[in-house]
Amino acid sequence: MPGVVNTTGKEHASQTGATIDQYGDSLNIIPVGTPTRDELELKYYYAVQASINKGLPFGSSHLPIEHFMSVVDYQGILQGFIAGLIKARRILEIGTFIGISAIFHANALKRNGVKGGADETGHKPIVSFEISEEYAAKARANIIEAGVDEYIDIIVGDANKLLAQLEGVTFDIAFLDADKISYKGYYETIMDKGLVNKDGLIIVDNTAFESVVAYIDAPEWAVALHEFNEHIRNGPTR
Ligand SMILES: C[S@@+](CC[C@H](N)C(=O)[O-])C[C@H]1O[C@@H](n2cnc3c(N)ncnc32)[C@H](O)[C@@H]1O
Repeated sequence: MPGVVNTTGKEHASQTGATIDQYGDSLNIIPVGTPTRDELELKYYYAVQASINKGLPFGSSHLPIEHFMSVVDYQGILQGFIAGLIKARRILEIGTFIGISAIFHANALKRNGVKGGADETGHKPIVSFEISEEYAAKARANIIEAGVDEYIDIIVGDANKLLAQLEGVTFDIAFLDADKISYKGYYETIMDKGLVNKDGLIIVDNTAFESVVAYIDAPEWAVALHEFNEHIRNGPTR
């Protein structure tokens, strides 16, 4: 068996090659053999639909067009899984959109035993910045429908300013998923202010952006992404 990742200590294999299953409230990802793409997609889809995000009204790999910017299922599952591995208790998100990644994260925090509601820092376990009031309103509705509104603070405004104002709270994960041109600034502010705890993670979406970053005539935002990648590659570790 090539690899087993099993958060409950139980093992479960299937003839078909891959299984994602739910024991109690924890996620198991058990790759066995080489599954076909269709098998994997179906299993991921049903795993998400049936168990991981009980309140989520849709599977994001089958999203209607208005959900085009959301994480897809496997990314949400992976990020939730990572949040479980590092036992994350607080997550900062830059770019809420309609709340899908935040819902994945909230369910991961729940599985980690994190309680909902604001604590002494005045924040709920997930702080998520969104510049569009319209998207934020849709996110709030989705988050309520998913039953995780006690876990997510959505703050409307420009994340460049909001991040600079954020005080008195630190996070185990920062997920950067907003305007690509600001990634370097977000990263630097997070590091300068010590917003992510030692041994925490900064997860950055779209850093290759379907290879657009490598185009000779790349648009300004893709050039900024490339520069961000170089900055991380060359930058001193802190
Ligand atoms: C890719 S979407 C986020 C998707 C979301 N993380 C998910 O996976 O479900 C990017 C979001 O960032 C927001 N955004 C763009 N620039 C921003 C800024 N300067 N401050 C805050 N949010 C911003 C956009 O309005 C958009 O909703």
